[in-house]
Amino acid sequence: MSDPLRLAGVARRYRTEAGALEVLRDADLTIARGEIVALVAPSGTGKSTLLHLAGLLERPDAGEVFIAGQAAGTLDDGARTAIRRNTIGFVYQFHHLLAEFTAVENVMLPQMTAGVAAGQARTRAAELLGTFGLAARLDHRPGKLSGGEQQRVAIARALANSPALLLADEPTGNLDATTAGIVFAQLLAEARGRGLAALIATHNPELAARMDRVVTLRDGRIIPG
Ligand SMILES: Nc1ncnc2c1ncn2[C@@H]1O[C@H](COP(=O)(O)OP(=O)(O)OP(=O)(O)O)[C@@H](O)[C@H]1O
Repeated sequence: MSDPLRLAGVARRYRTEAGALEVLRDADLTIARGEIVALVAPSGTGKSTLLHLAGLLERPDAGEVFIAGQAAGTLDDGARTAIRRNTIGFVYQFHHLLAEFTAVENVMLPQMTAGVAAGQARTRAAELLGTFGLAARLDHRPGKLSGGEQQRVAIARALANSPALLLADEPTGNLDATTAGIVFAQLLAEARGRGLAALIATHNPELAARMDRVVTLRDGRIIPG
């Protein structure tokens, strides 16, 4: 089976007032099924850029991103969106839940966008939220949930379409250390239980040490951390 994520010779540069900024150059990374990789690098070195490229939110200036063996560069935006929706789960530092929708509705939405019927989506969303200890919070809006609970809903949402690849940018970076440790352990347990491949950016060395492998960014390249 193909690796869930492979970056081959990826480059990304931005045009700034000070001239071209080459954030990534010749970046290579392969993440095998079931492998959970920490991305630990100083601020501004390109972690978010790398996650955006891996998540098909941006296109590289050179090189190729393969998702489950499929070269994404040749695909049009519609096909890329379909891969993003069906194969990739995203978790961000700030949960980005929709404030007007309840917890269960937030987890139903990506499923319904992917064509799942409402009843089935609700059942699965409730199950997932139950896994994260939120069975009693299904009908709460995000504003009524604690930070840790909000982030658990965001993780459940990322898993809603059974992705093969999980991408996370400081998924517990907005939580206090104790809550971060608990939520992160749940995230890791779920990812491992499902055999997901994951790339998780964190500034926290303790969290990074719990993953299978650490990579960092230096001079626009991905190297062992
Ligand atoms: N759209 C853009 N246009 C111009 N420059 C950008 C753009 N996006 C990012 N950059 C620059 O590219 C560099 C890498 O940014 P990126 O957000 O990937 O870093 P990061 O490692 O995720 O940082 P942090 O840990 O602070 O979130 C930074 O210098 C940033 O200012």
